[in-house]
Amino acid sequence: MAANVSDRAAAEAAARQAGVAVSRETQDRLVLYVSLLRRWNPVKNLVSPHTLSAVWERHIADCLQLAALAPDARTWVDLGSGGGLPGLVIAAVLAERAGTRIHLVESKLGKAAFLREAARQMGVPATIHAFRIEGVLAQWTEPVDVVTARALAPLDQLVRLSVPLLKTGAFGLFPKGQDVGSELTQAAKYWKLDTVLTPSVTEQDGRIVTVRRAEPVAS
Ligand SMILES: C[S@@+](CC[C@H](N)C(=O)[O-])C[C@H]1O[C@@H](n2cnc3c(N)ncnc32)[C@H](O)[C@@H]1O
Repeated sequence: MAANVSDRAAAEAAARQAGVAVSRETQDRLVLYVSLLRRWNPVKNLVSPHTLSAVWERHIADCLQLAALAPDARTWVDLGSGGGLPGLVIAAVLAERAGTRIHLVESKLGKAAFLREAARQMGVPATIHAFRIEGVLAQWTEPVDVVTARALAPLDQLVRLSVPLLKTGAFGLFPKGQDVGSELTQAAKYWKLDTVLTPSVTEQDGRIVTVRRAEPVAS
């Protein structure tokens, strides 16, 4: 699919804002993803409809910044992918990074069907798991470099969900809004965390929380 000039310019601007260099093919994949999101949102309720008018900044740049933070990661897992944020946006970037793959975990069957069809049309290295996160990760065996989750749960719960991957060497990339301070305080009641905070490129008070290590606080 060849995108029109203004769509491609929007994709290019989003990538620049996120600090990630992407090819023309990746821009086209992102344009296709946005058109599928727009087409299916009224039926599948993938994102809040009022966010679609600012989709390139609010969703695409916001998710691309995660790909910029882990340029060498090969295997990714995105928890609670919903309509593909950040999973399919990262997958579009991974399509130009050899030997990479992202696994999207989404238990709602309608959304998972959208993810599967969008990934197929985009031609990206994504595998969709239409099951609950807890069950998928309890049986996980493959080495994972990065686990992501956006708008899924507060940080303490994200750590609890992703700890099977964190304890085998993955790091977490969790975008958070202005409540990041209180979420870190709450998480510290349950977890000894090794974290790095990176300012969000799309949200003034937002931070990307990188979790490098998580151990339960001894009770
Ligand atoms: C608020 S939405 C966020 C979706 C997307 N990450 C985003 O940023 O737009 C959370 C998604 O996680 C899914 N979800 C919640 N708990 C889950 C679980 N335990 N296992 C699998 N999916 C789950 C929901 O079905 C929903 O689509």
